[in-house]
Amino acid sequence: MTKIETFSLENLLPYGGETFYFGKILTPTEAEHYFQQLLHSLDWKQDEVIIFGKRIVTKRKTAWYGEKEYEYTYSKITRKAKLWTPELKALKQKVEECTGLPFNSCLVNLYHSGEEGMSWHSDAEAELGKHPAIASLSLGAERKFVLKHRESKEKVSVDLENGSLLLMQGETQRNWLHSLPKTKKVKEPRINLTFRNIKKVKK
Ligand SMILES: O=C(O)CCC(=O)C(=O)O
Ligand SMILES: [Fe+2]
Repeated sequence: MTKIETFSLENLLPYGGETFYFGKILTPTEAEHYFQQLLHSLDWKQDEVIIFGKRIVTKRKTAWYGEKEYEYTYSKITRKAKLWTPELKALKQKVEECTGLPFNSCLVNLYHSGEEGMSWHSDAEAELGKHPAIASLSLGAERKFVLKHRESKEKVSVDLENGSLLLMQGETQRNWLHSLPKTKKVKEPRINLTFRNIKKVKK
C-alpha cells in the first residue's frame, strides 16, 4: 500500500452537503490486483427490483459484506451481509485511514460495461443514521458520477478514476441525489465499493 501524503480537499458541492474527491488512493497495480481478487472471490448477485409493479433483474451485480451479518434493505430488497473477506478488510482499513471515519459494511457494485449504470437515488436508509458518511472506492473503468440537488436541480459531476476515493457526508444524502450515467463510450468493467456505517441493527 502506498502512503498517502496530504490532500487538498475541496467540497464539490456548492451548498446543502459535503462531498470530497480524494483522487487516486491506490496505485494502478494495487487497483488491478483488488479488481481481479474481488471479481473472482465475492458472492455476486443480480438484484431483483420492482419497477412499476414489474419484477426486473438488473444486469449490474452486487455483493453485500460487513463486520456482522447485517440486514440491509434497498430498492425494497433485504439482504444479509456476508463477513469481510481479507481483501475487503484491507480496503476498508485503507478507506478509514484516508477519511478518518469508521465503516462496518460495504455494498459492492459490478458494472460489466458502460451499458450498466445506476439511476438517480440517495442512500438515506434509516439503518445509516441521520447524516450518513458513504465512502466510494472505484476500481477499473473510469466513469462519470453526477450529483443533482433535489430542489434547484443543479448538477455537479466528477470522473471517478481507477483506484480513487469519493466521500459523501453531512447533508449530502438529504439534499442531493446521485447517479452513475450509462455511456456507450466505456467498454470495460468497473467495480465500485461503497463503504457505509450501519448504526441501527434491525431486529
Ligand atoms: O458506482 C458508483 O459510483 C455509485 C454507487 C452507488 O451510488 C451506490 O452503491 O449506492
Ligand atoms: Fe448511492
